[in-house]
Amino acid sequence: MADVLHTDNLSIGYTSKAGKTVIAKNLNLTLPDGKLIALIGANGIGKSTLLRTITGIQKPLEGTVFLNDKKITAYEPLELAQNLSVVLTEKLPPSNLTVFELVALGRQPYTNWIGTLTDNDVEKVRQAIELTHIQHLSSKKHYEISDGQLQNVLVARALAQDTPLIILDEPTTHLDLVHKVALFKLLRKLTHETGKCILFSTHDVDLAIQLSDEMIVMTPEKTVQNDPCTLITEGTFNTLFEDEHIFFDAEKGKFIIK
Ligand SMILES: Nc1ncnc2c1ncn2[C@@H]1O[C@H](COP(=O)(O)OP(=O)(O)OP(=O)(O)O)[C@@H](O)[C@H]1O
Repeated sequence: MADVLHTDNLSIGYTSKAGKTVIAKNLNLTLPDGKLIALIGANGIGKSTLLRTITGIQKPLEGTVFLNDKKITAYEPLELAQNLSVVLTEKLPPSNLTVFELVALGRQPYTNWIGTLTDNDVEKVRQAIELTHIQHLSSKKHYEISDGQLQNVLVARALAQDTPLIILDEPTTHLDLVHKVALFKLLRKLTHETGKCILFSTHDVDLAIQLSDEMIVMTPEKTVQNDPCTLITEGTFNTLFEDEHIFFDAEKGKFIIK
């Protein structure tokens, strides 16, 4: 199995007049085809910073990100959009778009300059809408739907973009438990059936342990990547939160309140 993305000694963080702030360093991560990978860590640990850096939106402090063995900085915007779809947590710019039109924006890397959709494009948009169960919202304006519904719409847009790698920053934040599980299962099904790799950040650690193939765990000391069972055996989740009120029960595979 090939890796759609890997990092080589990546350091992430911020540069200001006061100097460099390193958020995490020496990251050698691999995102294999066909896997659902959860990125977890406490608030402020650096998950969004990592996602912005590996998608080429933010410059690394050091090291390199390779997408299909080519430096991500060497991609032209159109070629990048055909290989990588990204849903970050930023608000949408004001517009009058319907849900269908918003999902159809995912086809932009493939359409001509006036954005005419071919039958194939319309079919991809329709499939993405059906997979995410948002058919009933299709003709609503995007500002007429709830935050949770919008999250599914943005996932649909990423699916319509039909790229080998999809990166989602906290796609389940506004979803209730039923919709969280449904989205996790959909993402897992997609990775296994289509060979795409999906990396997503989440605070739903228990669900991620149950439903992801691999996890990237960020702690103040280090960032590790492995399958959930190995991470449990290695005691990685005990180091996730420095808090006397909760502990990780390795047998149950979840956090318990003391
Ligand atoms: N533009 C910025 N300039 C400087 N520091 C920043 C900037 N954006 C974020 N940070 C800092 O980088 C660190 C990591 O932030 P980041 O948003 O990546 O964390 P996170 O793990 O995604 O957090 P959360 O789970 O709360 O969303 C934080 O200490 C934050 O204050």
